Amino acid sequence: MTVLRAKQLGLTIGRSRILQDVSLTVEPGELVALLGPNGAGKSSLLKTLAGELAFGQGTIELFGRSIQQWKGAELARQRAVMPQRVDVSFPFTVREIVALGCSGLAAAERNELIDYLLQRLGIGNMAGRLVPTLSGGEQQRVQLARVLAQIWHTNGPRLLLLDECTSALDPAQQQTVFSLLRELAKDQGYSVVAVIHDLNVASCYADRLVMMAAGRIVENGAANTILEPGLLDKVFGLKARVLALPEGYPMVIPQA
Ligand SMILES: Nc1ncnc2c1ncn2[C@@H]1O[C@H](COP(=O)(O)OP(=O)(O)OP(=O)(O)O)[C@@H](O)[C@H]1O
Repeated sequence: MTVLRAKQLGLTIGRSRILQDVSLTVEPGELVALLGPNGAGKSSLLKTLAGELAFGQGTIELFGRSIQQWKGAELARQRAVMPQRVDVSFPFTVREIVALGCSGLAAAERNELIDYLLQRLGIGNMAGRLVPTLSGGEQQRVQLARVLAQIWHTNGPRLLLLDECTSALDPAQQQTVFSLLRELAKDQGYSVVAVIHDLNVASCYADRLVMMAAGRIVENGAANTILEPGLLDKVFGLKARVLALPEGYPMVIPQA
């Protein structure tokens, strides 16, 4: 079953046309990277797919059913969303924040899941820490743990919508997170749509790259076809070389 099917989406806020004629499908087990310059519409598309922005044109189907037919609590068991920024200013502990994603679990199961996710995300020793005292990269991983916990015990198809979920992470922690996301996609059939700015992270981990510019999808395909000097210049104004690596994916090298 196709997990996500958006057709000809249009979104206007005030007088601004934010999205135009955006169509996107995502299958089970696919990790899709949403790329594009600042202001291209990536977050707006993610929020629209998450049901947070009311679109004016088009249709969205999630797990074979129109988005309007889903009840919030029911959808939350299959689809979890990580926004670009989450600020925790109250003195909650890491465990308390991740527990927000664990509704329906008994205390023992909840604590076991929280400990497991924190350990997988490299913050296993921080469960008792107050979130506002953590570094930006640590806080980002706490939010990711909360989002993963939300759909962890669901059977059947699951969808993660992640907006720059590793933007504050060092390269090794990015690797930890995207290796986990890949594992969830390959082994558990998760579908992942992730806004990613780092072209090489997208190239390394995503099955498919969707390039946006000015509210539209301009290219959609494998990294080998999308990460191409002419397109990078046209879309980003980025002067870069692109090397085909023996690993099977390309690497973008910006020119000094
Ligand atoms: N509520 C709003 N009212 C008016 N314009 C908006 C609103 N929300 C977003 N926009 C505009 O829509 C465009 C797309 O914004 P969006 O946040 O989706 O871009 P993005 O591709 O995620 O950018 P970035 O890479 O900087 O995060 C931008 O020009 C932004 O200023």
